[in-house]
Amino acid sequence: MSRQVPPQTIEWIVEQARNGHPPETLLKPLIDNGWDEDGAIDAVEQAMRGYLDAHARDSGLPPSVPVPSPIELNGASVLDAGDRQVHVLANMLLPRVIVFGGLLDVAECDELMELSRATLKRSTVLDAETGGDQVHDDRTSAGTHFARGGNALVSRIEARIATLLDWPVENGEATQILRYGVGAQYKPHHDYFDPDWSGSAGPLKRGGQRVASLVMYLNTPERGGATTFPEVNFEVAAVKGNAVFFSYDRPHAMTRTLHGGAPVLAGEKWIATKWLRERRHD
Ligand SMILES: O=C(O)CCC(=O)C(=O)O
Ligand SMILES: [Fe+2]
Repeated sequence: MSRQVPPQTIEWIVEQARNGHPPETLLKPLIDNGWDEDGAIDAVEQAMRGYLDAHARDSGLPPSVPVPSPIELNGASVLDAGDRQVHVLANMLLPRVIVFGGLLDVAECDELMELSRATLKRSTVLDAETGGDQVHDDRTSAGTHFARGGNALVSRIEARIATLLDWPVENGEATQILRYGVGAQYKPHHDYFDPDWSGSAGPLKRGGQRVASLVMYLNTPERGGATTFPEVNFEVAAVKGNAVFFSYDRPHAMTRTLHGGAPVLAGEKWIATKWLRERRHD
């Protein structure tokens, strides 16, 4: 449990930060005043979070919430995902995007495609008003999904993702499999549920907001099919076994997580998408 930080200490920290002192320079004065190091770090974090949340509220923004993130990312090229070592190929702070190499092996990708082939059907998007599923020109893939823990392979991958991203398995939605043929695409969109849409209320009751997405590439399309982040002119090439992760700490465009699946120009593109919620998703 974090220690109660006296209001005058909070005020002092916020005042220092507003005057341009970086938060880490505030630790020493606190320690000199009898705080232990962990307590001082916690006090600075609490004060800054409170200040930023109040500022967000005043600006009409939804509050920021914790999001999944690999522990010990600091410059690491390889991360331990429990049963596998995963490479970090790219790492961006705004939007928060990480490209992983070798999250899945070739046999896992092939098995996911094989298990899905028979049950693929045209993908849908959420209807903004009713919250129902709607076939739409913005999303022309075919898809299916595997319930959490639905088979041994899916459970193994879920456990790997939970370790890699330090986020409970229970907060994950079903794993969604998509196949895009030539010309198929997913036009730029956000993955969070827009709080202003009445259709978001239903999905939000189960586990709260989506806070992160992990798009795993199950094959390498011949041409096209990158995952694009048009606001920042960034695209991730679809390469079998790799994955792109992005998180959004509030359901707002300021996260810059607008993204899409570019049209497949030759061959086909298969992905497995895992969306992660704030809380347990049942
Ligand atoms: O196809 C892609 O690369 C992106 C997929 C996507 O945005 C999603 O599944 O939410
Ligand atoms: Fe998406």
